[in-house]
Amino acid sequence: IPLKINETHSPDMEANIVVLGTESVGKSALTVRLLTRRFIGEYGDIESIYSHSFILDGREVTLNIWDAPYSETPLFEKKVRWADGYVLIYSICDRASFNSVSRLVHTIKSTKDCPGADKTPIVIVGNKRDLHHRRTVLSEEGRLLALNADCHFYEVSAAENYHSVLMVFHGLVDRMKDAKPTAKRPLRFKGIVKSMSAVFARRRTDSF
Ligand SMILES: Nc1nc2c(ncn2[C@@H]2O[C@H](COP(=O)(O)OP(=O)(O)OP(=O)(O)O)[C@@H](O)[C@H]2O)c(=O)[nH]1
Repeated sequence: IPLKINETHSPDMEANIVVLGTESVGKSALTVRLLTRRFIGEYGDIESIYSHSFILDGREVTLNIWDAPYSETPLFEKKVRWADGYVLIYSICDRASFNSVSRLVHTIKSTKDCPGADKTPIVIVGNKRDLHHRRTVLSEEGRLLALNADCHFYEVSAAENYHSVLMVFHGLVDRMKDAKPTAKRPLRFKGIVKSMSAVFARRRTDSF
């Protein structure tokens, strides 16, 4: 079932999250880990908005998560208008992906015609922590970038660990709760649930 419309139930909090980063840093792995607690290895070129609900501090939170390839095209501005929060992800083994996150922070904060974009909460994530023997970006560099940009910072392994991935999204929700309301009016995708079965069906097909 690719789409399910749920119009009867409203969560206590609903927010749009855009996951951004260069190719192969683990955007899909991180998103799928949050949604299914699983790591499936290969994800293909899926661009999707997934809806995920959980209870945090006694309140039901629904996140609409846009797993998006990197681009600075007009679609990028659409994402900025839609987003209530960002997960910017790089691989600790890929210096270029780290540099890209650094540029992204600046691009997001300076996007024109979008009031409040500079205040939208951002979490910076260094992924593939399990590949520490191939590390080219120090933890301190990630931490410093986040500190200078007033963002949260996490190092995770989507491959090895569910809990650290969960902390990324909990951290972002905390920041969004504290963020002052702005004039920004994001598009709503309220209640749309994209089934993960597409991801798993694809994998089964690939293995033949
Ligand atoms: N060792 C390790 N591999 C990972 C980790 N996260 C993702 N990968 C691998 O990195 C590759 C890319 O992961 P994806 O999740 O497809 O990356 P992506 O950023 O969505 O890639 P694009 O959609 O091509 O932009 C895959 O082979 C994953 O199995 C991790 O934490 N550790």
